[in-house]
Amino acid sequence: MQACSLSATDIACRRGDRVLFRGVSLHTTNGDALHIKGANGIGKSSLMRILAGLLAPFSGDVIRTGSVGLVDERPALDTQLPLGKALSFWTGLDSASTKTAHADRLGIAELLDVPVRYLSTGQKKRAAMARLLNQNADIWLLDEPLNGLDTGGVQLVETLIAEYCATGGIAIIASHQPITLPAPATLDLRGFAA
Ligand SMILES: Nc1ncnc2c1ncn2[C@@H]1O[C@H](COP(=O)(O)OP(=O)(O)OP(=O)(O)O)[C@@H](O)[C@H]1O
Repeated sequence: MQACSLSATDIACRRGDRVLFRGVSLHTTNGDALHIKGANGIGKSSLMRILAGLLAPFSGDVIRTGSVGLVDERPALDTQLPLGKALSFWTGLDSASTKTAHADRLGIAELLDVPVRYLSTGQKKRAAMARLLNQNADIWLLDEPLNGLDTGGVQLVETLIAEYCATGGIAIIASHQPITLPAPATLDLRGFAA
């Protein structure tokens, strides 16, 4: 994998008329895993969207080197299409091929003919992870990636993150649940609440 990094300096986040946090800085580079922690509503998803470039910080700077793959509660798969077609939609846009091996690995190979709208919460999360693997992004931003997953699914996601970091990928995970990561660093947003 190419050299990649994601740095944020002195980030403050405002939603509506409320400043959620101030003074958040982080630096990640090839192979790093960072767990962003904090209670419901503290601003984890907002920070992830700032890191992804989807939300402007109230103040501070984000510098990214490398492509980003974001997984959040919206799997970005057409709910009207069968799962296989919904995943294939991204093939051209991601400049990647949809690998059935990823569907096998994520345990969704039997579901490729099933419309996305009929998938369970955990199945949708597995599908979102399959799309992420197809994407070949340098940086993974995973917002609550364990929500809805059974025990096997949790272990699988932990393994995928470990494998990804071992190949030089950067994984930043926002989760209020415990997650086992390779040589993890932690950022607890409680220390930055405004
Ligand atoms: N578009 C918006 N306008 C105003 N307030 C918002 C907006 N989006 C989110 N918020 C508020 O910002 C706060 C932080 O939300 P956010 O989703 O970032 O928290 P979180 O830590 O990810 O929470 P959870 O653990 O429940 O997912 C919440 O109080 C939420 O209501």
